[in-house]
Amino acid sequence: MAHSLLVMKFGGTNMQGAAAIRHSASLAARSIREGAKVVVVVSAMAGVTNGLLRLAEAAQGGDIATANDEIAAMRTRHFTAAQDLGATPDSATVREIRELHETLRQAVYGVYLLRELTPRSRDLIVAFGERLSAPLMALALGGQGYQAHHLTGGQAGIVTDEHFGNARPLPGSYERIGDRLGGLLDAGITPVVAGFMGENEEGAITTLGRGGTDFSATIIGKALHADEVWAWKDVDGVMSADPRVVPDARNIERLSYGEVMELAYFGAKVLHPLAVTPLQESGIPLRVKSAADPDFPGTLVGAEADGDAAHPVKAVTAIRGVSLINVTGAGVLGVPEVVASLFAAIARENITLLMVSQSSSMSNVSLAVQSADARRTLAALRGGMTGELKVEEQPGVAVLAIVGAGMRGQKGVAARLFSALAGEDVNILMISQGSSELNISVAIDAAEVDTATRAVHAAFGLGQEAGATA
Ligand SMILES: Nc1ncnc2c1ncn2[C@@H]1O[C@H](COP(=O)(O)OP(=O)(O)O)[C@@H](O)[C@H]1O
Ligand SMILES: N[C@@H](CC(=O)OP(=O)(O)O)C(=O)O
Repeated sequence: MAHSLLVMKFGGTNMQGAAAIRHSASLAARSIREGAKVVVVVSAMAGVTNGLLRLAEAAQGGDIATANDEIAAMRTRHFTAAQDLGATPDSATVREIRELHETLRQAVYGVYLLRELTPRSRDLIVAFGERLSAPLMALALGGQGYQAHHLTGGQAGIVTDEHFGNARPLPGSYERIGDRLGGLLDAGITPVVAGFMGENEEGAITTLGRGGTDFSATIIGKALHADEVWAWKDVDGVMSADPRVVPDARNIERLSYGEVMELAYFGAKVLHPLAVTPLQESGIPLRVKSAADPDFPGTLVGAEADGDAAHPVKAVTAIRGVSLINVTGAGVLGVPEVVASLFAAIARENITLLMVSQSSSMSNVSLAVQSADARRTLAALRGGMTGELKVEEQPGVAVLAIVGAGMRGQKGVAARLFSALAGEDVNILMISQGSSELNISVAIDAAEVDTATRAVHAAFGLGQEAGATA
């Protein structure tokens, strides 16, 4: 079916160098040739976001030499890509890359002088990755004969709240994006938007959380009432497990928005957990497609929750780097106010709880959090609570989850999960099932997570061979 408007997202792997960018541009060009208007949304070149975070930390720690070395290596990468895409040394693209790198260097020097890296300054620095790759994509499209114009997230109209590092679009964004990008599209120009970023109402750059370019694309898709949003990846689509862990993981043809959110929340790195939220109301489909095999249909994400009783589980995922926070205190925890103060302290710190469990004697509450949040959680609980409570961290944990709408109301799914784990001698530390019945999650020892994932994947018949005969 011919589409009239598509939003296409290209991730870090699809932007990693001139050849990948040229190929990505050709994928957008294909649809433009078929008559679609296309908005392109790009991530930073692979590895650049992590590099920026590293160099910002180095500058804060007083190591400006390391920070400058990283900037220099990145600069070479951007210049080489521009040159390979045909930019001459005095071209507008090369000038812009030079200016952006100079501003980046100054921002990093500021962090070094102040020895202070605030969430706001970190966002300014980390967003340079996308600001630097957008001109390269516009150049590649130009090289293939298409007029393109690149914009930052803010210039494209994405205005967010003040949550630096994890910002959310404000409702006014949608109309603004429609105006700004609609004008370009009407003039036959392909907008290339730097993903992952927006700006607050004062114009300071904010970022949408790691993997946020997926989210940028769906925000734009909603604003423009796109026919579909396509997220091009280095995998066939959303798979039944992380293919790096489970070699026979299989592409999932259809997923509901709810299933994708559960998958992303429980660690499937393939999409940002909030990516589908802008599409839910309008029902705009999201396709996850393979850049290496563009004719393969990939995964279609839409409103329909096609619960399949024969295949109740669609995927198995895992979150690594988890800590359990155990709160004990005989007699004290049973008091409702104490439990309430515990959650209030967590909420004040804006800490994401992955799992919660309370013993029936009410003398123990266990919380699963990302280990990166453990120190803050301990401090919040110790500071915000009264009574004789002991709060301890148990690091080295992972959360494994099975996801699928078909498990709703199905008996025996949990039993199958537990026997698969028992078969590998995996000890379960904590169990939880969401009320939506879209997932069951268990906390286990992190050292066993890969073995456990493979065993669970096999137990539910999710592998390629099983899929072919199912
Ligand atoms: N269930 C899954 N399905 C597909 N990919 C997954 C899954 N879980 C983890 N991944 C990993 O996610 C990667 C793709 O996500 P990401 O690198 O963020 O994409 P991009 O940067 O191309 O947008 C894959 O290379 C794969 O290793
Ligand atoms: N570059 C950002 C945003 C992003 O979405 O990247 P990718 O599409 O490569 O996962 C990050 O690494 O978080």
